[in-house]
Amino acid sequence: MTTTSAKTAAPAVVSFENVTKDYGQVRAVDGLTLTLRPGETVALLGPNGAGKSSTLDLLLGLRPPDSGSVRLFGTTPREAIAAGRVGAMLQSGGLMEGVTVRELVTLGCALHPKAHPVDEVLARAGISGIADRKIGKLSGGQEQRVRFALATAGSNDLIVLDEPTTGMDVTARQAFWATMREQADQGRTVLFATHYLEEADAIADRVLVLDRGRLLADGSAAEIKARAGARRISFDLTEPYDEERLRALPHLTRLDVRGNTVRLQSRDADATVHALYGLGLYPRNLEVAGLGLEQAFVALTEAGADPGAGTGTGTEGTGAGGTGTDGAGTDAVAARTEAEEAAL
Ligand SMILES: Nc1ncnc2c1ncn2[C@@H]1O[C@H](COP(=O)(O)OP(=O)(O)OP(=O)(O)O)[C@@H](O)[C@H]1O
Repeated sequence: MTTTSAKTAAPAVVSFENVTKDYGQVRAVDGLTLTLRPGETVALLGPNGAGKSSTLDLLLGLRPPDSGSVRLFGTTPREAIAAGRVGAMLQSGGLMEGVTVRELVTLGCALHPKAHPVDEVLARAGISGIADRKIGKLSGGQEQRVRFALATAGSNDLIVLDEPTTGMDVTARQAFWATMREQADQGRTVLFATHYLEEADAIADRVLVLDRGRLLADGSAAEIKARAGARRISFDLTEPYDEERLRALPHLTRLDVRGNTVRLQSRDADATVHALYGLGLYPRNLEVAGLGLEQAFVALTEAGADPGAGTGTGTEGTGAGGTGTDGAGTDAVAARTEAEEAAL
């Protein structure tokens, strides 16, 4: 990976200028402005329907924007792809079922202006052992590996991946990301959409959070976590307590009580802990920690989804397009879903 200053000085690999895309009444991409630079590994996050796939479709020229401009390497997506500068691995689009893995990868290499040797491509994707198998007989994870092979059939300056590791086992995932790291280390830009936040945290040096077609946050994983503003507090209570009084603790954004164990999120952990002692309680095994990327993501997208609801996850500060809210947050505590509980 290149240094931040080198990236800033380098010409844009991807440039979106105020791009909008509508599907009938649905605005899938809403005034998106974005620049990606050489050597960046960028994760594109967002809840279902946030506009991630639409953004990648626009980037690859698969659909035209309704307004704004999309440029790759200073040219149109079509020209950049024809010049062999872009490799892509998308969710959609079936593979030819009647041919073997080797035949399909050979075709992919033949079509690439700067192709790698077929055996090298097969080996990198971990599919040499199934090279003679028909595509129609592959498992879902094996098909993903073939898509990966096709995306890396030649030397590309930009690699675009839409949920690339879905269906891959642990070994395949690790091998996949090791290869992507190598690609980024060689100065290539890697852009991937994912729902696996741990992958974004571990792999990406830049994280983009999309919500309803807009850029909600743009920064390193550490910046995104800090931007969500809250901290996690957990402790055990051995004496009887009143859950309603816990719910009324100041600066609370989430509360999860399971037996004696209490987990909460607070915008001011010091004040919350102080008030906890003020209730005459003696928390045991008290731990205070920053949010993980997953919790930060939930907090940010919740705030973006309902700016009036006041989840209390202030988002003022870094990044673009913040929709910070600063409400009391107790309604949001009561209204949280099971999935969000899991993120606590
Ligand atoms: N071809 C289409 N026709 C009509 N609406 C569409 C079309 N493609 C996407 N949409 C809508 O545009 C919005 C954005 O969809 P998109 O697939 O880009 O989201 P996403 O972030 O990739 O979602 P997911 O995480 O579920 O894959 C959604 O509301 C979706 O229903």
